[in-house]
Amino acid sequence: MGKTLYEKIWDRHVVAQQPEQPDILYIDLHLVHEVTSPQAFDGLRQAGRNVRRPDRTLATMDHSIPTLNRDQPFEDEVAQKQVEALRKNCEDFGIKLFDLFHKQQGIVHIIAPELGLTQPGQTIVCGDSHTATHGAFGTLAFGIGTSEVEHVLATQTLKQSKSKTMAIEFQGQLPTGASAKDLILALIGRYGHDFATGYTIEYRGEAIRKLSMEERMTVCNMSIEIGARAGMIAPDDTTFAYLSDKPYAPEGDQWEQAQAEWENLFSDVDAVFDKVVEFDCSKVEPQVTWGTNPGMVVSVNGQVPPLEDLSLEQRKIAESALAYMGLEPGVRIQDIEVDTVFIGSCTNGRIEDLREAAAIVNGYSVKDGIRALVVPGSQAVKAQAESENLDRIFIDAGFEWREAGCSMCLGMNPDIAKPGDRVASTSNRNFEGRQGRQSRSHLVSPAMAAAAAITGRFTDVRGWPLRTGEGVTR
Ligand SMILES: CC(C)[C@H](C(=O)O)[C@@H](O)C(=O)O
Ligand code: SF4
Repeated sequence: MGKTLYEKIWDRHVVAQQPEQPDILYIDLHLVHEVTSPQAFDGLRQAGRNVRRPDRTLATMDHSIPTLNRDQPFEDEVAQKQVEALRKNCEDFGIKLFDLFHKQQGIVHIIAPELGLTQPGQTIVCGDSHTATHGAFGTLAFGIGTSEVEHVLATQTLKQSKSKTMAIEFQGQLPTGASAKDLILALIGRYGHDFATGYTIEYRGEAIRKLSMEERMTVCNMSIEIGARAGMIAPDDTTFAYLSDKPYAPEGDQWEQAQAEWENLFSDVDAVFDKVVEFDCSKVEPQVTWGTNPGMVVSVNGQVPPLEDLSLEQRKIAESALAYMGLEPGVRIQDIEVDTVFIGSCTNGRIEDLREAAAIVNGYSVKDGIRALVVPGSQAVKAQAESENLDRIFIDAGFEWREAGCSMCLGMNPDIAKPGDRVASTSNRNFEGRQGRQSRSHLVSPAMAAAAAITGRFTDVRGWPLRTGEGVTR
């Protein structure tokens, strides 16, 4: 019987196997950030151990850091302590750190791919649930807890039991005007926010093959929002082209050899998945979430679901979500007004996302009274955007242009939405309190967030009158 991509990568990384026990997997790359690592390093110190492979460990600061005035002490003492601890830990244990002012600093899931550290066939872990982002490269990448972070630091291995496998076959083509974010939100909306619990997903099909690496990362990023352990896409020419000029990608003969190996990373035709799901993407429209999990989502031309269509149990959940969101059943999505717009995060903080948003914003102004932030996912994305003058487009329109970090994706740094604020956000979680206590999050694509900043409400970006080149000071 053939093997799935997941099984191929798994089998190549098993270093020890015993009946009835989890396997021990070798980890190729361990990514570290300031929030989930301090206790792990403390544990190492207490045990008198070293980091086994500092050269396969990389740290960055992203979650708790401010995106403004970074040369000043942080207002938040906990955040200050976290970054100081990471600095000391990286120094003591010999780990490369992209510190606050480093030109490669950024969100952990943005920097490893853009540096070419994320490569097909690897195992990648990080104390962070959105690690599946790296699966876009045909990589087995997943989040781990802090005690596992300590284990990987000490041994470069991890105890793991195999998950079940699910193939999601996207059928048809993604229509013009619908983005990768809309695709994944529509999928979650169709099947629910926990339908892949216990599975590793392989995303397949024509629509996936046509996506750029940035778009594939957006899809894989949200795997955890369907409950999946990991999500992956078999590498192809798009993957190889993306990697070919990246600083840490292999070169010359080593590249040839690596690519030859990567070309075998696909699920064999006779491989068997535990579950196969088919999803027709030919009718996907721009999506907007209305509730408090990413599965509570409809088309921008839709409405908040009328409750009578729901089962009793679903109705209770929807009622509580709507009470939190300050919305009534049946309200048209395009009638919902926002007061805050956040463009950024590891879901949509890459250069293509900023280009997509800037194309909408170009020549327009942010509606009066709206607070709008663009936060590049990394300093490299920021520099690239600035070289293309995208920053000017945003700033001229009235957006704030910030330093790289997680920012308003989660209320763990100064970029917090206030109680009652309604945010159009390109991030991946709309849980209660996610962007600040009592704040209300609506997940959308970068283009949809940009349009909402200008009109003040959710607006269908298909048919948006682009003003490229007009009214822009450069
Ligand atoms: C802070 C961190 C542990 C957390 C995660 O694991 O995902 C964060 O990145 C998030 O997106 O909620
Ligand atoms: S950008 Fe958001 S989802 Fe991504 S790692 Fe940071 S907090 Fe988590």
